[in-house]
Amino acid sequence: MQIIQSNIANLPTKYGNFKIKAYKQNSQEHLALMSENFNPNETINLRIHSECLTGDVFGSIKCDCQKQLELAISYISKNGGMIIYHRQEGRNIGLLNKVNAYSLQDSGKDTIEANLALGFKEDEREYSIVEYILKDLGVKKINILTNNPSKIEFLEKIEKLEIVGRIPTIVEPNCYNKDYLRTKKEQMGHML
Ligand SMILES: Nc1nc2c(ncn2[C@@H]2O[C@H](COP(=O)(O)OP(=O)(O)OP(=O)(O)O)[C@@H](O)[C@H]2O)c(=O)[nH]1
Ligand SMILES: [Zn+2]
Repeated sequence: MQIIQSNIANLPTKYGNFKIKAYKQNSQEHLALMSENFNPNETINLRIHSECLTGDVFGSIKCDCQKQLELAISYISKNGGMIIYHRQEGRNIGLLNKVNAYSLQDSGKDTIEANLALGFKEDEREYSIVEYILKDLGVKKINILTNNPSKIEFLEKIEKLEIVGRIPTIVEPNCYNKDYLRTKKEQMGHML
């Protein structure tokens, strides 16, 4: 696996001061944001946030991504830890395909049916870069901020990494995302 790493830099944000490091794997560039007091010998509060440009940047309320990201950054700036911004947009089908999936959803398909209709699996993400980043930064114990059992399943497979606990990232549903959240809960096993 060919991975290029940046140096570590300071990143002051409206939530507090972070350290930032970038990792490039093939054409995908990922980020690790560490709280100021980040100490890999302690249990690290970890959010693996899957990129969602429409939610994270434009505030789309068709999904719960932006609220989850805000919740995670606030929690981690207060309690310490790190965010891995995992740039596998649209469950790794890419932005253009995600917009096509949204178009199919406008005609009645749910989030899974739309992916399948475009010739993808319901979830195309893979997490090898996450394992690489955790090892690079010396993380040994984590509290994971997620509702997604497949992220936990992946983390459980990493040697010498202990999952101490899970912190739910539950967001109040709205009329635009309630069906999406129901599909995630009932068909993708999310703990909502
Ligand atoms: N293909 C596709 N991707 C979507 C859709 N809605 C959101 N996404 C992407 O799904 C990813 C987020 O996945 P979610 O299922 O919301 O949550 P998760 O990351 O699996 O789990 P949590 O850790 O609990 O947030 C982001 O990459 C979004 O861009 C959709 O309808 N179709
Ligand atoms: Zn989203």
